[in-house]
Amino acid sequence: MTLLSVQDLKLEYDGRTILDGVSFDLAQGELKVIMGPSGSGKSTLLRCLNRLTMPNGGRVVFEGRDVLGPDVDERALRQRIGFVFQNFALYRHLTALQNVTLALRHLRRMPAAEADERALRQLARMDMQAHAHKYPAQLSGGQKQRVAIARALAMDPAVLFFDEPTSALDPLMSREVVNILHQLRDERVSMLCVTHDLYLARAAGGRVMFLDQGRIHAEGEVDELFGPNADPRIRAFFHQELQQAQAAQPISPAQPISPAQPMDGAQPVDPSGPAGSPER
Ligand SMILES: Nc1ncnc2c1ncn2[C@@H]1O[C@H](COP(=O)(O)OP(=O)(O)OP(=O)(O)O)[C@@H](O)[C@H]1O
Repeated sequence: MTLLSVQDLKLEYDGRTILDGVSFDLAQGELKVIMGPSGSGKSTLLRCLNRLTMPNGGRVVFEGRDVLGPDVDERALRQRIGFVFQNFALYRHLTALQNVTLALRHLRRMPAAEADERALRQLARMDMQAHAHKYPAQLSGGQKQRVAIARALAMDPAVLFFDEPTSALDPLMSREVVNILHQLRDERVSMLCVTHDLYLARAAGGRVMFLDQGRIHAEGEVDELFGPNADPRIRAFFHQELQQAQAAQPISPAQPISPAQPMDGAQPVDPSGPAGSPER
């Protein structure tokens, strides 16, 4: 069943085309990954889907309702769409538990005991129950991102949007987040994930839409898109990202950050790959 349908979305800023007729569907329980060069419009696309930015044209239908119409309850819409940001957006003077309960108490007007119970359940789902009473400064980057995901899930959204969830993390911390995405995918949580991270795209296992100059240039499985027959734009993106990932220090030779079918000049890949063996 289609959860989100995006049709011919267009956006211009100052006469410059940012989104140029983007169309795609997200089915219930599906994970789609959006990749593409810097400035290609990935984050803007996400923002248009929950009205943080209003596009100039096109249609967005979410749970059967027109998101861009005049009578939309934006607060209700944003409760149905959980957003996870690259920099976690946690309140540093609140504990992990309090960060998760805050929105439940204020937006949902949930009684404290019920909010605590629900928040602890989501922290446990993220394997963070032992850290519930720690402040963000006492947590690693990967743990902070898991708290942010628990907070989004606690609102019981219909879909989770991730905007570069691993880009503020080192490779080891990124892996924790990738494993969570993998877990959520197995639980059939609907997700849309913007990322530059090839490892995440492959390990999370969703279909990838490759955005270029505001258009969906190609769509497919990671290995198909970034395989030996990739077109020059995707090839250029792949090589640039691979170089950056390698410069950022790969984790171990047994778990490289690259898709399964290397292009010319790319590093060979462990065929057992992280997608088949998520760490928990
Ligand atoms: N509020 C704005 N006003 C003017 N231009 C904007 C605004 N927001 C984004 N843009 C432009 O829109 C284009 C797409 O930006 P966007 O952040 O969506 O790209 P991106 O693909 O997410 O890039 P990155 O991977 O670097 O995060 C960029 O050229 C950016 O400068």
